[in-house]
Amino acid sequence: MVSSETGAIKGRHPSAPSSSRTQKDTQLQEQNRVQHLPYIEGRKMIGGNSCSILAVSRLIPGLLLSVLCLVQVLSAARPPNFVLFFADDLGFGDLGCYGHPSSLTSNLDLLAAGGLRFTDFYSSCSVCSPSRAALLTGRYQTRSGIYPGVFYPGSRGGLPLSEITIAEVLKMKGYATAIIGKWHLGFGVNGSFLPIQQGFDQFLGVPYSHDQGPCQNLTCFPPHTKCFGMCDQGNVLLPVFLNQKIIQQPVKFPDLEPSYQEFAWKFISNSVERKLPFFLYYASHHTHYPQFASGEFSGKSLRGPFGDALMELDASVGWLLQSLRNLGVENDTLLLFISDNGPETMRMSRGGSSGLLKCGKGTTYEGGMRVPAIAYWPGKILPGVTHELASTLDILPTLAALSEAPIPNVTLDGYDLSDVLFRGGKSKQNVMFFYPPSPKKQLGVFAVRYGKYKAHFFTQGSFNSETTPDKDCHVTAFLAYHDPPLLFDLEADPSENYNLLAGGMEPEYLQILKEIRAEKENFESKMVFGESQMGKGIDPSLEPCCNPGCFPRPFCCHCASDSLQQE
Ligand SMILES: O=[N+]([O-])c1ccc(OS(=O)(=O)O)cc1
Ligand SMILES: [Ca+2]
Repeated sequence: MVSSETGAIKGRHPSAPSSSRTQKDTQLQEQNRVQHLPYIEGRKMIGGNSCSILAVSRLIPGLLLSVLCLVQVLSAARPPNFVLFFADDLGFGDLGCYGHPSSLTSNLDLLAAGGLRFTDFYSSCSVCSPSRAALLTGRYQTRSGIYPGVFYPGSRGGLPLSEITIAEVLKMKGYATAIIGKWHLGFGVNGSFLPIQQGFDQFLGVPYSHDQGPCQNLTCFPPHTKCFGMCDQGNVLLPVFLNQKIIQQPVKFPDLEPSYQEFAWKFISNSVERKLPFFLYYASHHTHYPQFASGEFSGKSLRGPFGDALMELDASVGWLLQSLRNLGVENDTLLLFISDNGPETMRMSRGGSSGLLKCGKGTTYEGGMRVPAIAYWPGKILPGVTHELASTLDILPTLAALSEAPIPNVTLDGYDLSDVLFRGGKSKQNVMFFYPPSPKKQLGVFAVRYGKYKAHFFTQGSFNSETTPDKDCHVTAFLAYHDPPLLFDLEADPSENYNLLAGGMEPEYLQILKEIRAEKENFESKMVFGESQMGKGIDPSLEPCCNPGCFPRPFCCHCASDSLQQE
């Protein structure tokens, strides 16, 4: 039961197992046993230790055995740490290192200069919940049923507990796991869909999007600048959770990021102290509407409130990097920075920019789906820029490979990016499928990226992409079927301006189209849509309230204590 928290809350111990994981843990362990791989139960290594096998064999003299064991211990690389920073509604064109002329993002620009910057990295959806589901499971959101649209505070559904997340995969290798910020994968009855049920030892953040509560009376920028706009009037005041309990309702936006940093520091330093590899999923609220920032960044940017929020996001990345450095684990940590979907251009100067890409959030044009992405790991990743095709679907397979964790025994849609990250190699994927936020099995995918080409079989505008000069982006651009599809060469025409088939079908393009259709048919014939979680509907009584049973809801859900203190 979610209840009011009046006193200090002790965070869960980072290595404490979650009882709800038992079934999935068993599945992964069983799978691992079959593959005769070593697996970790708690912190104890079982099997796979050649040193003990050699010792048992009694064939090798003592001194030689010691040397062999020492060599093995020294060469057995500790699993790397992972920090996955996920920005919200940050467009392809919003960072300095992606060409924005006035954004102040020096930390991210430095990260890109010292790491690998992707030019062709995609999110699996142009809105939040499906995008996050795919990131955490390595599977298209249609499989897990995260459609249509996004979760609401009173949604009955959530990311099914049967889905295996990155956090659960890494728990199998003894990782400490934590999520900070925006979850947006369901709350459910008594918080049954919270991150703690999906492999995360700790959670500090908001269970949904921070505009999904009445925000106009809240302060977004200190000392007293009210939040801009109306947000969602009928919902409870926005809660902040520590693990499964509300510690603040309504949220105090300007305090949020400093408290997230305090939490991150405790989590990382505790993991380092305990010699546990760690996975920190930092799901930032920035730069989603309504923008907010702490005093340090208020009024400091050249882009107004959006720029201030972006500056705070950028500073958080810099702060994380410095923390890893200070704790001596920078060289043992892969830091990933990705955005969840394209910019909400309807917010005009308070929304992001997709740069030269077409449209933004809510659409399957490039501006909705292609996102900034940077991978940083000094000594491991050679600095540079890659044009290889990659996506959020690849993160789970990549982290599983790097940690040598067992891959879940389910259909995965992504690939291990190690060759791209560490060896300047090719991506294992040549194709990316684009579902709209409200996919339908009978319509199939809206667009297909195939090498440098992209074919649109359906197009549709979105209210999120309003106010752009291009009318194709607007909500009035109704669903349109294209036969033949619109075909673009994204290398020559990233803005999707010039349909290659406009003047007829040249043989070269006929062949490309044939290959694209074959890929699409093959993919769609195998795609199994999971039961729609959004289809389970909304029950306002499920909205998280720190004052259960209070009246009149939703506004009585106001905590007696409003401290973000974590212990
Ligand atoms: O419908 N909403 O309430 C809604 C939709 C999208 C949204 O943005 S997203 O980044 O969370 O997809 C926030 C709220
Ligand atoms: Ca988003």
